[in-house]
Amino acid sequence: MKIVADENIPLAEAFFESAGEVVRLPGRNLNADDVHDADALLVRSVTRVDEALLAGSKVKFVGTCTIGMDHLDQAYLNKAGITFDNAPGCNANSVVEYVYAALCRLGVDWRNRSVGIIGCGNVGGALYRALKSQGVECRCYDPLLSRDQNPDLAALEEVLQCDIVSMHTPLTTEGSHPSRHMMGYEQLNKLRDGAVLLNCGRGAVIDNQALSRLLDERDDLQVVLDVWEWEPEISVSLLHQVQLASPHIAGYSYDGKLKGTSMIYQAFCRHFGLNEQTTLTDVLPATENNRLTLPVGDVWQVICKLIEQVYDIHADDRALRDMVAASAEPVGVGFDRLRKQYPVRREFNNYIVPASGNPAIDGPLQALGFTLESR
Ligand SMILES: NC(=O)C1=CN([C@@H]2O[C@H](COP(=O)(O)OP(=O)(O)OC[C@H]3O[C@@H](n4cnc5c(N)ncnc54)[C@H](O)[C@@H]3O)[C@@H](O)[C@H]2O)C=CC1
Ligand SMILES: O=C(O)C(=O)[C@H](O)COP(=O)(O)O
Repeated sequence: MKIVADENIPLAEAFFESAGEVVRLPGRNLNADDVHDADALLVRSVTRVDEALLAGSKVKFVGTCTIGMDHLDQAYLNKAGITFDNAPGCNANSVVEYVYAALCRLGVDWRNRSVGIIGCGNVGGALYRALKSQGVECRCYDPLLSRDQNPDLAALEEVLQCDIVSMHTPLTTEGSHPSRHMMGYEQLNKLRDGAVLLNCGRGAVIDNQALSRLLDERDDLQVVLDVWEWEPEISVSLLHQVQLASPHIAGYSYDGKLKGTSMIYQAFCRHFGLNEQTTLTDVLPATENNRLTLPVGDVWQVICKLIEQVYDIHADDRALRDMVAASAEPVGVGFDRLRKQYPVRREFNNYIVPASGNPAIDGPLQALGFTLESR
């Protein structure tokens, strides 16, 4: 069996080699010739999988090692009888940790703010539950959920009145609630004075031109963008207007990426009737330097110092701005390079922190996912 895999899928060989030959290729440039004689295609979000790519090929299974599926032409895949799968929730925790890291970096203590969550599925729902467990007031906009599923559902206008608004919707252009440009100038301008807006879903859910216009007019907002309209060709002027910027890496914890590979391996084995030969625990490495000391300070300082030790979001922001400032390569090339060379980032639960014995400190650290060790 021939398996064509995006070069940025970590450990694809460790999972798939027992089933066939794994051919690695750059996902952004995959073309019909590359996949013509493949039996299975493994992609990430940068490959448009449609008729132009697959017509006339042998491909019978497409797996995307990501949560998002907007790059798959699902209508075509269904029509062509090609099985496809994604990895729901694989990196949800990574995105939640990105949100914490961003808020710490901005000095915004979420514990005494109201938080609006737009899109409350695997990612938004994980953020919602984590915040609620810390006693945070949340309002959620998700027209596809019922109050039984989420008692804090509210109208979009109410959610936009929160101190922090975090966006976690898929990118859709059809259906009853298409998300593309759901945040246009009018909606963005409803954000309250001094609000923090984060987008960790898909870039085009916010009309980036409208956001840029608004930020020309209002200097009270703080904006964090991990995802951008027109990736990888992001707007450099918008980059300069936002407080924190990153090259679509919110979900790039190593744990989340490997979970994505392993979930697609499971789907692949189901499709081809194979027994699984490798599991996530076989390949997930131990975390280096995972014993942390308890920092000195009040609870908020302890939280932010620990988070910064395990995930320095400012380094991601700096790398993107430095790449643009250096002008050594086209922005789109640099954006993809930063993603390809992204350093290993492990999730909070891999780090062991000595318990302080003070529930006011230990409780929040546990809620964030750190592993506490009793004295
Ligand atoms: N920045 C990054 O690295 C990452 C980005 N993502 C993006 O986040 C998206 C969400 O991920 P999950 O929560 O796992 O997906 P999910 O499918 O579990 O949940 C999405 C939620 O959004 C809701 N929704 C759909 N259209 C909406 C609209 N117009 N307004 C409000 N809510 C709407 C759905 O009802 C659903 O509850 C993914 O589709 C992907 O595009 C996911 C992982 C990493
Ligand atoms: O899982 C998703 O959805 C994401 O947004 C991924 O983190 C995107 O990563 P790439 O597939 O673009 O490497």
